Amino acid sequence: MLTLENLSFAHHSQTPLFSGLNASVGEGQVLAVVGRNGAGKSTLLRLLNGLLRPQSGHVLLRGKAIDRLKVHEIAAEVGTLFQAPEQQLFAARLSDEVAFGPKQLQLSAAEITNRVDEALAQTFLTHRASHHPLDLSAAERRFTALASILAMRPAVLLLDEPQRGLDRIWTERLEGIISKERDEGKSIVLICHDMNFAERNAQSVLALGGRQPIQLSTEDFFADAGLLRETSVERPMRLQLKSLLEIPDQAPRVTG
Ligand SMILES: Nc1ncnc2c1ncn2[C@@H]1O[C@H](COP(=O)(O)OP(=O)(O)OP(=O)(O)O)[C@@H](O)[C@H]1O
Repeated sequence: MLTLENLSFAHHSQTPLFSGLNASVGEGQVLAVVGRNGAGKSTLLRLLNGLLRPQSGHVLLRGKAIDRLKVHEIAAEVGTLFQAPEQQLFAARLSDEVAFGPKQLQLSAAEITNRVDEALAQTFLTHRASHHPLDLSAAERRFTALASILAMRPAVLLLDEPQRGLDRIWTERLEGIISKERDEGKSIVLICHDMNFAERNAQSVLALGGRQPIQLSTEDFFADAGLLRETSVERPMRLQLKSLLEIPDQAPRVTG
């Protein structure tokens, strides 16, 4: 679905943030992009949705270079939840906010209503439909931005730190949405500093900020202590505990 081929990028004339970056995320898969602050995760997200162009290499969507697509074609296929989603909100009513994208697709009024209702239900916001987005809690605002994206029914979801600052209930709701979208065949790219969240939700990891960008299965990535050190990433708590419990008992045996 989404393929990154030998991608290189530098902001202005700075040294390249990354080069020779190869990765892919297929239908029904979640890719977590991890790495220290400043490693280039959010920059990569902007390359994936066509806001930035690579110095060399390609981002391919269904095999087609994304920079050959028109803005409305990208918007229909790729939904982006940015780090500060409240900056994405502008309508006075939550339902209008969520309807904005589908209206640009020139769907029938019935289809727009259907999509808005479904997206609001999926994000637990039906009872908030007539509220002003800025009157909502931070979690509800983030889910409003998510609902706006889901209502477009894009094939690719790019989520920049979607779990940041959410409590347990909203985190579980978010994980439910990610898992449902994945099961429906969406390709999901998740930028994430929370390795527990990444390990629970992603099948593969793209690590930035090390000697070379590298994509591995989630299991292989978190098993590679050298790579975790190199990219300043912590092993998820579940795997730390698992290793501890598997340590053989080194206590001297008492004999006689
Ligand atoms: N528009 C820009 N112009 C110049 N440099 C930029 C621009 N945007 C980001 N940078 C720089 O590029 C580097 C990567 O930034 P980016 O935000 O992509 O990293 P990140 O991995 O997402 O960081 P964090 O985890 O802190 O969000 C940083 O050094 C940043 O200062």
